[in-house]
Amino acid sequence: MSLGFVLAVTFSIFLGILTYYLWIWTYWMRKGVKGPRGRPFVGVLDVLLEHETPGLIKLGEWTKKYGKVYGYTDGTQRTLVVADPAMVHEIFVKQFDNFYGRKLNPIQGNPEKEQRVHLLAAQGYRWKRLRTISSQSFSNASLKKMKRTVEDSALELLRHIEKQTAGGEQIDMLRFYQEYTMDVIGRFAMGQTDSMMFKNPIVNVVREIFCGSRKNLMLICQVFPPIGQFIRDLTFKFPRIPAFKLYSIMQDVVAARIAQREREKGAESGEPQDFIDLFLDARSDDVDFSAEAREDFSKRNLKITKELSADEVVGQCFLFLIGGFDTTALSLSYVTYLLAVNPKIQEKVIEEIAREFGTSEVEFEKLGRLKYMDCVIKEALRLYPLASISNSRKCMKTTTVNGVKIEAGVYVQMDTWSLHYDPELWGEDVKEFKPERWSTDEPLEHKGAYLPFGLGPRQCIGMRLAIMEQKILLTHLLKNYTFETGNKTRIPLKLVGSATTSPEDVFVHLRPRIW
Ligand code: HEM
Repeated sequence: MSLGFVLAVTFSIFLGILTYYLWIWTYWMRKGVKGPRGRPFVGVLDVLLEHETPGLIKLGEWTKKYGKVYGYTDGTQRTLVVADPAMVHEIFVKQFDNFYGRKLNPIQGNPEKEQRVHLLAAQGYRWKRLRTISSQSFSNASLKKMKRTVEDSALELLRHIEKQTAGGEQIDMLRFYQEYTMDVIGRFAMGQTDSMMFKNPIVNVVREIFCGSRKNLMLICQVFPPIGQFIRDLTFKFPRIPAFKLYSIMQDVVAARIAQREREKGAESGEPQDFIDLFLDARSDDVDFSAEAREDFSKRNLKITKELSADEVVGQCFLFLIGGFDTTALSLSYVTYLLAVNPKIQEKVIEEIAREFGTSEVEFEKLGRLKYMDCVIKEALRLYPLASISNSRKCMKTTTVNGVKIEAGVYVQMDTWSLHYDPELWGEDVKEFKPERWSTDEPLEHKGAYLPFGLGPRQCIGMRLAIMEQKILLTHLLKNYTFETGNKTRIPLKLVGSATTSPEDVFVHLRPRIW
């Protein structure tokens, strides 16, 4: 082989790669769609991954500049940003059949091929099977059973708070809430039998997943997807990255439970004790998912099996642990901050708790009566839609949405922060914390305007558990304490994060109350 030939081949490959990246980068320019361009190869990805200035808030600045629909490229992905509620509703609900995939980073694996895929990443019929099986975990009957464990963790947290605040110190409630949500989800998804609050080493592993900046890793994986896949395969073998470390811990936990169930085979099988049991009950060694991810939803009569592969059992437990830890702790932190800086609203919540529960037990059936607390949680999530990164879809079939043509393969990212802060949708007092705006029973005028838990068939599956956890803990906390700002409380909060949007800390005083 001559040197000339080798050079010609090398040059052709280089030219091919360059053309591909330029084709991606110029995609929206060629379509005549406005938007920030960034730089070739990366597009605006580096800006979006900035931990110190959350990318999802950055979208709002671009929405102001380019309008409610615009496009950008991030690595090899072409993304259309939407802040128009009618279009959001069309994509999430009416045209779900054309938008049933989600936007993923290549390090999360290829949802069409990956064996370890979980509900958040899955698409097509595979998603439908995983969703059908997982939904049982959050039925009314399951939540009612979970309530006792949730309350046990809430009371344990109160004991820790009592000790830590005895000297009148301000405490960072975000850290305390993370211990609480980890304790709850650890008991449902990790086989933990008792409270491990403030002594669970896994909290730090999970914290690292959310709190650390993963900018460089994500940048490399999204700009060069084959490298993302390579790192994924490698780290499953040598788990160094926190998410993979946790996955490997979860594998051991599930393997231990399988062994325990084998040992106890023959004994009367009781009801599932937690998510692991529930998923293992659906386990089957011959689940064939090879074509499932690519199936669209037009074949309505396709039968859905209710079986999971062993990898999928681990994947679901892992996802529930991740999903259940950070989001709920953040939501509690934002509520706490907003109540501390709005004492009159806090007083109303306390009055409602006194009226509904007094000194009596916090019963599951009565949680629904805490209507004002519901409004407070909803309004906090309007002002701080902490998980808006998940409000994305992949266009699976070229279609037109409200006059905008969207081609198969394009991703759609909803600009949740702009929707939640749009004065045309919420009124001129949009920046105010006003729980009363939720006190009407009327449905929202603009159906796609409010997305703290997403919308449509892929809406957050853990929403009811998240709300129950918050209501139980807030009830116990506000029966005993009042949240007050102190010299360490940051007003306004400093927000960070590239996955979820988090306050850096939420220091408050907890003043003991005499009931
Ligand atoms: C305040 C707490 C929470 C917030 C704000 C939140 C937010 C969200 C959002 C915005 C989505 C995307 C929905 C969509 O694409 O339409 C989502 C999906 C999801 N969430 Fe949550 N979440 C919370 C708590 C939880 C909990 C406690 C769990 C589980 C224990 C959980 C598990 C999931 C799962 C599995 C999905 C993917 C659903 C699917 O694709 O079918 N989340 N969540």
